[in-house]
Amino acid sequence: MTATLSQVYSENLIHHHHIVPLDFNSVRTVPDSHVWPKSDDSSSDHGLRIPAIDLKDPNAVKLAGQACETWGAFQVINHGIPLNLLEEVESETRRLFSLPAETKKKALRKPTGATGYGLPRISEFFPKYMWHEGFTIMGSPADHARMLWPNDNARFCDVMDGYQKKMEVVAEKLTSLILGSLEISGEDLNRDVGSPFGAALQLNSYPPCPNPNRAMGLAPHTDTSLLTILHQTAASGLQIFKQGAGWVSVLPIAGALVVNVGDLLHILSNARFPSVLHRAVLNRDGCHRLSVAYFYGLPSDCRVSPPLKLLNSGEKPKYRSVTVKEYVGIKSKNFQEALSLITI
Ligand SMILES: O=C(O)CCC(=O)C(=O)O
Ligand SMILES: [Fe+2]
Repeated sequence: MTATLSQVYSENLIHHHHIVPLDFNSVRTVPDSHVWPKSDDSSSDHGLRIPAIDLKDPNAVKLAGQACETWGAFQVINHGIPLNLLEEVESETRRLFSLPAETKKKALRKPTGATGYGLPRISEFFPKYMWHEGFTIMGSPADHARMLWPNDNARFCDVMDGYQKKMEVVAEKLTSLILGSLEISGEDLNRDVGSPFGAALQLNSYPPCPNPNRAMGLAPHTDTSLLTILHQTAASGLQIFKQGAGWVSVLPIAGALVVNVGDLLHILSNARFPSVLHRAVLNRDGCHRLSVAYFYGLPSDCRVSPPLKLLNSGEKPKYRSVTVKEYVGIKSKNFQEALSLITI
């Protein structure tokens, strides 16, 4: 039987001190453990913006392909997720992170676990801690939600379940759109019908910081997904790295979702679509910034390699083929070296 994504992540143990977030409400200054060297590239913004694509645009396939190729990311409007659902997700996320630190810790991710409350998984690869707390959901959030709200968790669970169902539909639509631009289809991926497709919902919280210039929200990384679909609140913070331009801010557009290429699509597209390096800097206006990332992947036993149709022209594969499970294991141990470790 195919392992679930949650089982795959459970095999990669994380040390306790890389799981428990700071009690952000209790500190008045940024502790040394959370001070990051000031990077000179943090304000390099050239007014560049990633494209915004209307899913109803007849040219959406071409535009999505171009955006993936040049940016590895785009914003999408007319995606079919109702605005009130995005608002509900946001307000339930805010309700969760507004709980006292002691309550949130009741739903702490286990060292062998993949879901629940805690620091970002990438924390162990950096010498300093991030100004971040997260809550990871794979499937039903009910077990952890009960620990947070013993009698009052139905609304949270309903909203998160409903959102995941709707996001799966949007993710499928976007995947076929993007693959369509390469003239391949979902059937060209080696996924077995019926096996779990490997998705996760990550709620991110960046509490107000006494010195946002010295702390880091979420350090630069690429996502292990095929695609990530992000809902960010009105407060800005997300930046993507563009070769030749540096860090480019992704300014929130009300109701739009941010789509970014993950490592699996990078491999599948034979590096035509770059898995985009991104980070979250802290909001300078003292806002409590939230974001909700839906990571859309492939079943854990699925073999990932560029489909033959893509290599017809004689192009050589750049990566050896790996199963999703194998790649998640390589990424968990080697972080940003993972792609170079499977390069042919
Ligand atoms: O909060 C953001 O804008 C980025 C979140 C992100 O990159 C992630 O959850 O992987
Ligand atoms: Fe990310």
